[in-house]
Amino acid sequence: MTESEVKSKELHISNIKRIVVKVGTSTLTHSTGLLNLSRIENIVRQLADIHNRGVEVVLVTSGAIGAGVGKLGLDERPKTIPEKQAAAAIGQGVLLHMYSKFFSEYGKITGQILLTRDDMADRNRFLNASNTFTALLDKGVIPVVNENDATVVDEIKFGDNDTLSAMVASLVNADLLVLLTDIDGLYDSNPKENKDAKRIEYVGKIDESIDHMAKGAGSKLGTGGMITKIKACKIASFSGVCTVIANGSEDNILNKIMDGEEVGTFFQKTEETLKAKKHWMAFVTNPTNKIYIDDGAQRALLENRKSLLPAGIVKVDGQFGKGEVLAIFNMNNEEIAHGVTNYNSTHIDMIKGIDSSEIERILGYKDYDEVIHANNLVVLRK
Ligand SMILES: Nc1ncnc2c1ncn2[C@@H]1O[C@H](COP(=O)(O)OP(=O)(O)O)[C@@H](O)[C@H]1O
Ligand SMILES: N[C@@H](CCC(=O)OP(=O)(O)O)C(=O)O
Repeated sequence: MTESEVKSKELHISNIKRIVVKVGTSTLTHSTGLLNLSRIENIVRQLADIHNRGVEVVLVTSGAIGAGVGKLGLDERPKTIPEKQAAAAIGQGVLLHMYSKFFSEYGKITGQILLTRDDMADRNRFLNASNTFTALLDKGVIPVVNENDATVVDEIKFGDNDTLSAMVASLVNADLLVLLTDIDGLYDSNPKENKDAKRIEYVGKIDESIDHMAKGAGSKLGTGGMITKIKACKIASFSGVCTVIANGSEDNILNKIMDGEEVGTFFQKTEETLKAKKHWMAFVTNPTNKIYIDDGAQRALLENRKSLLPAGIVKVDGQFGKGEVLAIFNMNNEEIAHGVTNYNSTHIDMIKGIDSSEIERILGYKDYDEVIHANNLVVLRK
């Protein structure tokens, strides 16, 4: 690490007021798939201690399915979706009971929040969830978050708790996201496959070289491995949150991070962070409705940061109303931006390819020249 990297990390850590800590399945469970109770108790003690320092804490925890398997006395994790969901329904209760028991031993109150991607995709539900977190944190409560595994279906799934935790970190405007896993941080290649792999201490910018280092899960219990963690770091980084990936089984790891010790991998936030609303459009929503635009419009959006006019729209895919978030694709079928539409799908279909001066003649009204205004548009690739 260079001197300036050390300084910028120290400065950030010393000013932390709110952290989100995500504990992965690989940290919470034994290789049998059952819960590692002493590990959980140890992490809770450290979190309570950090809370005592005056730092607000949100815990994002995996382990519902593992806890359900244990309670039911099954030999292995179930394979079918309904059985996994049943295990999660049983296990989530067990998990929360355990957290609230361990936390209350240190005088802390917990509140459970179970989320699906849908809770974040709808702007009102997103703001509502944000208010709930704020109310809990204001009361000194430690929110304990997981995906709502018992009922979630693929379409509205986060799928892995790394992504979920990054979105929660963004939702609560955390200063730091900590991803606790079964390895000491990001290595330049997967240490489970390459014994000479070296740990990266500091990442200033998450570029392609970082993407290439990250590979999938190291155990059959974990979901996504380093790939989903790097994706989570990017989401966090764009919303102004730094991330540390560290080993959940290392002694006193959370206190070490809070003391600025050199552990794990530290990911700096981007200099130019997306404002909350643009961040929501970029990462929190998962738009299923699409519009396709031509090369000229692509240049206007990507290079000149202009609004999207009807003239550049080639095709509409999906049925949607005005005010919804759309995914914008180029003609090579690459997703390039997200944005909030001023017109519904039927009307865009009628005005696509024409000059904005013709909108009123065709639709009988004109609210805007732009189909998507630059202020309501977020570019996903350069
Ligand atoms: N470049 C890398 N550096 C570190 N770990 C990596 C890398 N690429 C892949 N991995 C794997 O990612 C695993 C951690 O992810 P995962 O098993 O999903 O844990 P969790 O349950 O904590 O989310 C590590 O055990 C390791 O095998
Ligand atoms: N929500 C699921 C866990 C999701 C998941 O496996 O995440 P992780 O292993 O932390 O990457 C559960 O509670 O079992």
